[in-house]
Amino acid sequence: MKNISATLATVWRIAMPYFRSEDKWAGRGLLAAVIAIELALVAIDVLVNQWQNRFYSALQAYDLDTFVREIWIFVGLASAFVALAVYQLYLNQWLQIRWRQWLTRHYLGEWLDDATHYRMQLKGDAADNPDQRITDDVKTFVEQTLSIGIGLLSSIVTLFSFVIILWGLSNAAPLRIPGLDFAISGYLVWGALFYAVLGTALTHWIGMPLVNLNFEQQRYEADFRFNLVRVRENSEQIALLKGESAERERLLDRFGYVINNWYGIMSRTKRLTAFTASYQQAAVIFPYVLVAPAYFAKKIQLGDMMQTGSAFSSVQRALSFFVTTYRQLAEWRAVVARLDGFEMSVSSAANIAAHEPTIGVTPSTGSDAIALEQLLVKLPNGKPLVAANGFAIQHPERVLVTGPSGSGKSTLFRAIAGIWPFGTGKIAIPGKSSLMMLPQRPYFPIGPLGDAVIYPAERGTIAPDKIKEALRAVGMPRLAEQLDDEAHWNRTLSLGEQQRLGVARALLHAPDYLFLDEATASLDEPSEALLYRLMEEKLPSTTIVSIGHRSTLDAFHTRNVRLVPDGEIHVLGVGAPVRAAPSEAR
Ligand SMILES: Nc1ncnc2c1ncn2[C@@H]1O[C@H](COP(=O)(O)OP(=O)(O)OP(=O)(O)O)[C@@H](O)[C@H]1O
Repeated sequence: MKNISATLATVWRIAMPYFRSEDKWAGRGLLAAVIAIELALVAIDVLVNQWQNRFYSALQAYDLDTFVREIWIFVGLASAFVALAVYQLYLNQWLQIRWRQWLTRHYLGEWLDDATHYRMQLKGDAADNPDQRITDDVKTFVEQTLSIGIGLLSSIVTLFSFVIILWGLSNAAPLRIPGLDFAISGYLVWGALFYAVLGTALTHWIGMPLVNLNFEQQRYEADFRFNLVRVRENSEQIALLKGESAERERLLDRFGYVINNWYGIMSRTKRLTAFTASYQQAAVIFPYVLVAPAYFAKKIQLGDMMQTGSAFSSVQRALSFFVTTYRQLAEWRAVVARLDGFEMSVSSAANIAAHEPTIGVTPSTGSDAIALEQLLVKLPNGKPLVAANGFAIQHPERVLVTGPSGSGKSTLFRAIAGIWPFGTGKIAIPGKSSLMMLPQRPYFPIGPLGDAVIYPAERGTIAPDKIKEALRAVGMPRLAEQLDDEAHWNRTLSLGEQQRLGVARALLHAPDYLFLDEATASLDEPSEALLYRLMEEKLPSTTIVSIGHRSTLDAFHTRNVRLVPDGEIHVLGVGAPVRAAPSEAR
């Protein structure tokens, strides 16, 4: 019970924001229409039930006129039913897509906002495969919530409408048990109630493990898909290393989990279906068995009997809502749990500073230097990695950061970029200044080359002529003529070419601070020198901070800073100038 109320509270928390959002009037209007039609459908059911009594009574009485009239009444009722059912489905689907659209935008916003997606990955917490949660889980949540919610409402209204009918019918011929001198009034209602409660309890008992099995199934399917995507993304490496058979083993291993869990679902579903199918079949004859004594004692007509059968089955169907939707409920609960986990993981990554001390990256005024104060960068597991205190990067100097592999140079850059929360201390960044990080492997979105180069700027914000000029300047004149060509650039260009495009991106954005993390390491030394000279010439007022292992890079920097070991960590030393700063040189 506690579990059910917790699930319902979670559903409320996930579902409500849409109905309070900017799209609330459309959402509420569509929901109201869908509910109104559902109520109208129940009303038609009640009318059809009463019609059955008249129709079968007319049959029993060989009354042709009534028979023909009732046929026409049925045609009217059936036509109204069809029209309402069609529009209910249509409006329901319309509501689904609007709701899903809003929820997807909302989750995308939260996930992508302020590097939350990266922090979630760093924290490695419970929300596996966010892609699946934003696609399949959101879709299933919207579909199932509407279907279950409307189904439940329909069951409640049906129950009340038909209980009244059933009560009246059973009181017309109360059940008399031989030997007892009192009649059980409303016995059909009690019969239906007993039947449904017993069915619900047994269904829950048999089907309970399905909730967890469904949760796991979705996780294993998503894991398998994610691993396939990784193979596709790294197919060149795999082909070069001839890793296909290792991949096949690994993928089949993952798929093994999907299969094993599926067998669990199959066996559970088999038992559940055996029970629910028997239950539903028995429900067909159960009411006739109950009213048979009254009928054969000629206390009721065939019409009453048929109406009773149909009313009983409506009541029993309404009461057995949980029995018939159990599988759907199990899937729905799994999806609710997954979306809940996703929301919690997003908010814990977004509010990481609220739970633990983090590195404070703050805008500074009155200084145009980046200053590191009492900084201690840590690993996600809390182990200290790099320390820096009283260290400043002046504007516009050129700093080369060196140090042993794994000493934490890239992580220090991540901390300065504000995406690495683990650690303590302060990083002051001059307010309103722009920072750009160029990694060794720049990211290019799939699409037109022009858009990929200027990323993350949007199309149209930088003139094509400027992009072409930058591409020529970095030694890629051929690509300058292909700005509109679409490709997966990270796959089709060599790493050296990608690094040239990275530098073109930096030239086009002209940030105040440019951090190059081995961003030219795949080029030969003359090409690297050419790109550094180009940056010196085109970005005279940009502070450049590079990580690099080549001594030839010294020539393009004014200061060399080393990460030196100090016990278990590395400390950022205040390096000596290697040559004059650009402003002094001019
Ligand atoms: N997300 C992460 N989770 C756990 N450990 C990490 C993570 N990112 C980096 N590390 C660890 O932090 C250490 C420093 O990594 P970093 O990439 O900053 O080193 P680096 O000095 O740039 O190395 P290199 O010169 O080889 O590029 C490494 O031991 C690495 O394994």
